Amino acid sequence: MPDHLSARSFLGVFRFSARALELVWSTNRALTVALALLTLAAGLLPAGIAFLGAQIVDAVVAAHAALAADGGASLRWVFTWVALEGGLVAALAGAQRGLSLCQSLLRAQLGQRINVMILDKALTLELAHFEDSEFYDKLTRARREASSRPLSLVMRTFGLAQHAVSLISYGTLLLRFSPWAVLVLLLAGLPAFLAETKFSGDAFRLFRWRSPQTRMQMYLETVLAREDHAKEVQLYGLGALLLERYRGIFDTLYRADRDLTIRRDSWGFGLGLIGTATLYAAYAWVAVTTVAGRITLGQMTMYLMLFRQGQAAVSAILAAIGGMYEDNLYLSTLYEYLETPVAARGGRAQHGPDPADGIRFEQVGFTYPGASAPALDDINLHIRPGQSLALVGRNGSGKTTLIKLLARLYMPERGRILLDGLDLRAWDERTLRERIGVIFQDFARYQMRVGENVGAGDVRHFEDEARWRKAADKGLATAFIDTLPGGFHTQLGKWFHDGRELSGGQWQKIALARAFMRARADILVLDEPTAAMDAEAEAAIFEHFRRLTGGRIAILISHRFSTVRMADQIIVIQDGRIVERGSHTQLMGRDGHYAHLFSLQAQGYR
Ligand SMILES: Nc1ncnc2c1ncn2[C@@H]1O[C@H](COP(=O)(O)OP(=O)(O)OP(=O)(O)O)[C@@H](O)[C@H]1O
Repeated sequence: MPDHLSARSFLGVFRFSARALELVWSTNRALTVALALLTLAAGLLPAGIAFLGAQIVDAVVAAHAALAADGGASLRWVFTWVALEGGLVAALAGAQRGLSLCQSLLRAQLGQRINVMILDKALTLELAHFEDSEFYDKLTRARREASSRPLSLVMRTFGLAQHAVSLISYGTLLLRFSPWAVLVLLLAGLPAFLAETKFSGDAFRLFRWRSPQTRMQMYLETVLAREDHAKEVQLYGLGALLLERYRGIFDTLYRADRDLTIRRDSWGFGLGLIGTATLYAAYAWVAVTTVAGRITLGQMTMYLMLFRQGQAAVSAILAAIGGMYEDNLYLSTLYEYLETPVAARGGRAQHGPDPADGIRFEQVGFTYPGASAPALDDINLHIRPGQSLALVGRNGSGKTTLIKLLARLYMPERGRILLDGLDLRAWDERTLRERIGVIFQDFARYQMRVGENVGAGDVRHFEDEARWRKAADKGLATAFIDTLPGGFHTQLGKWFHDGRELSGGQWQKIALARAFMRARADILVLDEPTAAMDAEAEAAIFEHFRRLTGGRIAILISHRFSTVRMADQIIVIQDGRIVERGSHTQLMGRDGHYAHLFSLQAQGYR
């Protein structure tokens, strides 16, 4: 846990209470008001009941004395007080039931609201955030714990108010017995409270400390129990090994939890005993006073009850404060996540000064966060509209990174990238995204209908069947889609009933179709789009790709030189730098890296 949290003053940690209340209030005002009123009622009624209890005993004693003195007794008062107390008890039960009803309703609404807030925020984040493990921890913590905390905090605040009202009313009645009694009542619970606060802080630190392990646990659950991993887990017999690791993590976490729970409960019990001892000392005091005849039997019953309930109220108040402290700590993770600064999303430009200029990289360099060496260094290139560019290079040479920079998923660290003569940073994000259609190697396979998987390429036409078909034609996907039982409406993926699985090449055709959904995109980027396709399909795709590119820019990453050679311009990247460039013929003439790689592959085909 960072120092700034541990060093905060005790009161400072209550800083989220007002925000939690605001959150609950804005989620449902009527329920919040009902909750407040019921809390007040539930706070006041117990003192009333104790007071009536004393009246009953005294009325009984008086009636009994009257009976002994003159043989006649009126039970009118006894019955009145009994009936009144019965009424108050019923009202208290109603108030408590109402409280729990309001709580359940609010809990559901608030949980949903906070989850939406968390997901909404996730939409504004940059790719780099998701790749940063520390940040990912924040997200996991927020999702796991924080959604129930605001209501809990508010309930505890209300609970605190309720018990405080009770305590004040008990105190008022007890004052008639002795002001010291009130003081004893208040002080008896303090030690238990201090212990509770300390352990709440410890529990939170534990929770924070073990975030990475909890994340690993969740990940192992996914690997062990999800269909997309099942194949490998079975073939390689990974199951037992991973389960063992899963158990190991649990054991470590459990040990820490157990130790804390044992310490928390032992201290709680020991310090709680002080409270009990105080309570019984007070009982003896009240009994002695009654025997001495200074208070009536009815008053004795009332004071005993006030002590007992008063002590329960003090404990409840202290526990509520301890709980609030804990809720506040957890909420701090939610707000830490929600307030993660997000860089401004570029400018507002919809056009560049020179549409005929296309794409330019000027001395672009980029290093991934946390990496020691740059993934790209001093990249210069220029592609005009109507031209195609192929990127070749070994695994890890930086090809995909270059595309990510072009798509503005990351910002270059050095140099700049221009589109139509304007720095990418100045472009309006939506306009930019509309102009670029990218399919990455690891494109998403949505467990949705086939058509929606294509439609995902253009949210405005997500449901447009005519466009699905057109795009699928271009991606050469129509032929196999038509053989599926529901055509474009076939559900994909095993998470759902009747979901179909596709072959690797079929998925790639879907992904290509998705890229072609962007009818308005004039920059089309395919990162190894055809690796899983058969040779015939690949040849057809590229023929199509070339015909389609009139006035557009096509960028292609491929390890297949038969397709690479078709590009107007070929760039060879090595360790993040451009080492060769030119057309196929030029590069073959140069007899360098490209020619070497090309002939290696050509030999394989001979
Ligand atoms: N998200 C990331 N965070 C940190 N480093 C990364 C990330 N993605 C890639 N790298 C590193 O950056 C370098 C370039 O990766 P890149 O994905 O651009 O290679 P590539 O040329 O596309 O490789 P391939 O042919 O295998 O697809 C590699 O060394 C890789 O380890």
